[in-house]
Amino acid sequence: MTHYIYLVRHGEHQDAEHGLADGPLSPRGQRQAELIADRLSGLPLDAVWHSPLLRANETARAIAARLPSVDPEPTALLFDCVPTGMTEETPAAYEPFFGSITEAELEAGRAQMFDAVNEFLVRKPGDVHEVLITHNFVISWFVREVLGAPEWRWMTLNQAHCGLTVIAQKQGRPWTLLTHNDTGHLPVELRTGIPDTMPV
Ligand SMILES: O=C(O)[C@@H](CO)OP(=O)(O)O
Repeated sequence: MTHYIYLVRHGEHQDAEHGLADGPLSPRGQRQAELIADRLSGLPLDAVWHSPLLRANETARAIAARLPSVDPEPTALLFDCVPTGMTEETPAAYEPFFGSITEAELEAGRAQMFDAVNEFLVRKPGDVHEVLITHNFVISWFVREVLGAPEWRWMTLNQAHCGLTVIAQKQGRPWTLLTHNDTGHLPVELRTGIPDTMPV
């Protein structure tokens, strides 16, 4: 009996390159969403949850359009957020990132991630397959949590648009990371959203 959580970053949104915070999916984002839908199509999905922001909502709709048995539901627990601020352990190189982020945003992010972990990283009876369509930092936080890594380590993780990260828990065992940012379903030209260029 295993509880699987499939963490999917939303597809690329229009004008992302121009710094707009949210928006409808770009044509590339639509295609990414269709391809992750195909990748997930063989699974007996129990639930699909998504961030309420438009880019995640549209990704969920694109998945539902291809998987008619799926009925995605929004949850504010998957909203985009910044999970923590600078801690004593955070390398100084990350300090500039926090320049424009307020204390209130950091407090809200921490509270949201605490609630999200308590909501989703709990054992449910039987085999469970859940999809969470959310944002880069939220996925980073879940992966960090599963690995038991220091708080600041979420900053060292990135996921591509519609990349697939899978975590799982077998009855009586800890959560494990099965795969991180798997982009095998995406052709090279659709592997967007990662700050560093992959050398291979
Ligand atoms: O703004 C970003 O870089 C990330 C942060 O989580 O968000 P998104 O996945 O929505 O692009």
